[in-house]
Order: sequence, then structure tokens, then C-alpha cells
Amino acid sequence: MATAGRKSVLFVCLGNICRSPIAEAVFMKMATDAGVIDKWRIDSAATSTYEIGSSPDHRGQACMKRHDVPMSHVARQVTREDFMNFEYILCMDENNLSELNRKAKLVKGYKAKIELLGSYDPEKQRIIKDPYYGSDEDFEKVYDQCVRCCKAFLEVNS
Ligand SMILES: N#Cc1ccccc1-c1cc(NCCCN2CCCCC2)c2ccccc2n1
Repeated sequence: MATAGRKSVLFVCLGNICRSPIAEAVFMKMATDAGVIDKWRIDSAATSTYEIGSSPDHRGQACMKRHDVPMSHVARQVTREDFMNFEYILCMDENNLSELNRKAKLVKGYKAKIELLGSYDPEKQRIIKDPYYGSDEDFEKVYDQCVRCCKAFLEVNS
């Protein structure tokens, strides 16, 4: 598929099995429903190596089924090329942000804008907390935050 001229966003969290695949799937559905999916390159990745090759967490999969949002992803770690190829890298918490900024500094001439996804939240909840040791309710909160933030991010980029 043609990639030139498309806008691009990479969603990132610690393990790429909980928060960032949900954000990726929510944004993909929103861009599809808005008829602009062909204008976007969308992906997600991890700062860590914890879950490389894993499917999304089963609690996240159940959450997305409840909301009728398709989600399919295989966890991967962020690469040097990601910092060159993605216009936006949107992450979930301060640990992700500092890890990404540390990694980006090692990549000469990188172009990515590295931001908190939560910085787009109209309800101003800047941090999307790691639900790994949490409950279904915590995954619902992640979903709700991703919906608010992805909607606002799509609007300012349309
Ligand atoms: N670390 C932390 C941490 C701290 C606070 C809250 C959540 C987590 C936490 C822990 C995870 N895996 C368990 C530990 C993994 N091992 C840690 C030592 C190296 C070998 C791997 C996660 C896995 C996937 C997605 C998010 C995760 N988040």
C-alpha cells in the first residue's frame, strides 16, 4: 500500500499488550468511520522487550469486544526506524515518555513528535495508567481515555 504522503502515528506503552493496542484499534476504527483510513499509517509498539510476539491482553480483548472495536496486533518493541518514520509517537505515562526521549536521542535527525496521548484529553487526564495488575474496570478506563484522546487527536489532524 502507498505510504508516501500519509500521516502517521505510533502508539506506545510499556509492553504493547494493554494500552497501546487499544489506542491503535480505537484510532483505526475512528479513522475508518471518518473515511480517512487511507490517509493514515497507524501502529503500536512497546518501550520494553517484556511481551514481544504476544497478542493483546485477554482483558483488553474482552473490553474491545464489548465495544465492537476490532483489535489485532502482535507486540513489538519500538525501533530506531520508528523515530525516523512516524510523525507522531503518542505514549501513555511519564515512564514511557522518558524512555522514548532517551531512545530518540540516539537517532540522528529523527522526525517524530513524542507526546503523551493524554495531552489531547478534553477532560485533561494526562496519564493513561498501566492496567496490567488491574481489573476489567481499569481496562474500561483505558478504553474511555483512548476514545476521548483519539477523537481529539483525529480532529486536530483532519
Ligand atoms: N514492570 C512493571 C510494572 C510496574 C507497575 C505496573 C505494571 C507493570 C507491568 C509489568 C508487566 N510484566 C510483569 C513484569 C515483567 N518482567 C519485568 C522484569 C523483566 C522481565 C519482565 C507488564 C507486562 C506487559 C504490559 C505491562 C506490564 N506492566
